[in-house]
Amino acid sequence: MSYDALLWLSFGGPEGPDDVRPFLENVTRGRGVPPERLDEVEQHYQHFGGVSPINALNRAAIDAVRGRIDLPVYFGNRNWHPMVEDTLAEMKADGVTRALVFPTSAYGGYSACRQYDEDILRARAAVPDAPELVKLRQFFDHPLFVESFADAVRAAARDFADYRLVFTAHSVPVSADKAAGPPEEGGHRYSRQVAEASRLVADAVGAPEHDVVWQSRSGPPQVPWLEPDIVDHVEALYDKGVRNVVVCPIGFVSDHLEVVWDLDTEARERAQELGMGFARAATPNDDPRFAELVAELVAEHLTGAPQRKLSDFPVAGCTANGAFCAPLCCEPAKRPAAGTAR
Ligand SMILES: CC1=C(CCC(=O)O)c2cc3nc(cc4[nH]c(cc5[nH]c(cc1n2)c(C)c5CCC(=O)O)c(CCC(=O)O)c4C)C(CCC(=O)O)=C3C
Ligand SMILES: [Fe+2]
Repeated sequence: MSYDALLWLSFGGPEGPDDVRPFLENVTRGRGVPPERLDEVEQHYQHFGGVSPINALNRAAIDAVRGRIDLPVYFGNRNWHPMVEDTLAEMKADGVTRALVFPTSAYGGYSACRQYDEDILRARAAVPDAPELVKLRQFFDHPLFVESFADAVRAAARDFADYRLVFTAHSVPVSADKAAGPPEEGGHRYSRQVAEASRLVADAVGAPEHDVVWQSRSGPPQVPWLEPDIVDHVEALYDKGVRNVVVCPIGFVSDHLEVVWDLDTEARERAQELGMGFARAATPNDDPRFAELVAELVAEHLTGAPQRKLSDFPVAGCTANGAFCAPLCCEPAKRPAAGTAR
């Protein structure tokens, strides 16, 4: 098979104060997120002038990839401009017939993998005679991903003689995590892959102990999400006598708003109030190894080279035109209909 482009598919974020509310409405449409939560999150964005760093970070990462592969690279998002539908229309107009897709998430699960397939389905439905789109695989245990985080942890920890290493990823509803992966596997693919990536990074830096916790919980309060939350965990560590914390946002590939608000603002402030040392490891972002990783995933796909991976964990995500990884892999969590008594 030959391909004539790479589509960089990401989450998207607002780039000015007036973008914030419509962006949040796109993210949460039909998802049962209470308006109070939206008001709160809107304030996080407005605190930074309504600008999320995510789009600029994606553009910089794309520039770094452009020098490393022979395909033109296009940029499209799920929730904000450039919207993936518009990008796909532009690709079609440029004569692209078949493209690889790099989703900016390393993991399986509904929000981290399946939802990008849904974006592909939606975009192709919006463009007549749409190009074929083949999504690249998950990469949570790729050596370049692990090494990049390991170096970032070492750099963040350089001022601490002793510290506790804490990994974070975006929380999801417990029911969605349970449904993550092919049904016969028993679920939890997202949280298990997050735990495995964390273990690999902790091993690489030689951390004697580490924790995996969650951040950025959304949804109505009565619905259970993965816990504990990072801020609560910082307090629990303090109570156990831990005095320095290094937080590694293993669940993300860039320092976007959920990272700069929930970690660099909220968790850091709580740690400082308690008199704890706090440092946050960088995400792969502008590490050249991240661009190298994307180029390697493209080359692996084109040549059929063996997958470079550090664990025996199942890796999926590579499907054509928005197909499931396996039948019914990572179905969304069943949400109670609005107004239903529970
Ligand atoms: C697993 C996962 C990832 C990692 C995989 C990946 O990277 O794709 C991720 C990434 C991100 N999440 C982001 C932002 C938001 N996520 C929200 C809401 C939600 N995220 C969820 C899950 C995830 N999210 C879920 C289950 C919800 C509830 C609504 C629903 O059921 O879908 C909301 C709504 C408001 C709120 O927080 O309540 C916002 C604003 C940004 C961009 C930040 C920026 O602008 O810089 C990024 C990269
Ligand atoms: Fe999947």
